[in-house]
Amino acid sequence: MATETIKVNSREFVVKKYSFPTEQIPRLDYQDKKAEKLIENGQPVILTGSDLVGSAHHWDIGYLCSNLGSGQYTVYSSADGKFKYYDDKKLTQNKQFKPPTTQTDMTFQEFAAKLKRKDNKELMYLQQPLNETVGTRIVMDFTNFNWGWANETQKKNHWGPMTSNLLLVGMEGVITPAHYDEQENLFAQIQGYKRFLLFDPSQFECMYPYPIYHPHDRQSQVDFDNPDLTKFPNFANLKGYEGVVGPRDVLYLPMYWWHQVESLHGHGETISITFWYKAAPTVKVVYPLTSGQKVAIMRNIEKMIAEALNNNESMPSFMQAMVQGRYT
Ligand SMILES: CC[C@@H](CC(=O)C(=O)O)C(=O)O
Ligand SMILES: [Zn+2]
Repeated sequence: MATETIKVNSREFVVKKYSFPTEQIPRLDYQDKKAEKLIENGQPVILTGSDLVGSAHHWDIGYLCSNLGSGQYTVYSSADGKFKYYDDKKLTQNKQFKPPTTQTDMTFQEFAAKLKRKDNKELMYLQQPLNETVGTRIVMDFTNFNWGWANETQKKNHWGPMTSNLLLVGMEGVITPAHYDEQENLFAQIQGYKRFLLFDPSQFECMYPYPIYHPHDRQSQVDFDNPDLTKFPNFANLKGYEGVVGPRDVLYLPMYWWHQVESLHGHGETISITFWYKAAPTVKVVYPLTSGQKVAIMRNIEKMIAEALNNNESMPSFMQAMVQGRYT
């Protein structure tokens, strides 16, 4: 895999080199009017100075070990370092599906002990919603997040309720392959550095997501390291954005925007917290539709057809019959 060295804020990072061009994600002070405008317009921006999780800036593996309590945490392991999400509620309809990662529940202390081992054959990624099992100091840190700003941003942009804060603790080199989420996201980086590759929802045609009934729904089928341009020809037209988030940075990651996330080498484990919010209600349809709205329409139609046919095997021929020679 080819690599390249990029420079971010006088720091150098060695990153994987891909076939598609990227532009830089804007990086602005959180109080800059331009930043507020970007969020209002559903455009990504890396925000500095918000201290959204300022009360957690001292979180490191040792502190979390001492203060996260003895609750069980979900830890994924992957031989190739890629952690493609899969919906285990869809496994029953897809008997032949082989999960690309293994999932183990363990205490944070067990996870920390594994991080220290030198004979790990697989990369590990802890991903766990913060819940009431955490210790009192974590609760205090959580309470002291900059909720004033978060709530003001939520309100100003008419987002729905916050649904979860996912704690992410990854080994250097872990990769979350390209996917999109159906929620607005304020992504707070606490330790380590993560490279985000972002793609506008209008790039849907280049990303070839799995069918909606597949466990990898919302994930791209394309292997960025070795794209099959026969099967996925439009991937050759992909254009993206990229940026590196470090400690104290917050990335506004708009709903329906594709993203791949790479924990960079040389700066230790990455610790992040997501702030996911339900979408703002569509009060009035305004034309032209946004590319995110078009993805939502496609998803709803695909869902309705899958439910009506009640037979996933017949979806490909049905969908092709609908468009082949008529819209192609
Ligand atoms: C869920 C893991 C991923 C983040 C992400 O996809 C999101 O916050 O939506 C990452 O940081 O590796
Ligand atoms: Zn995501």
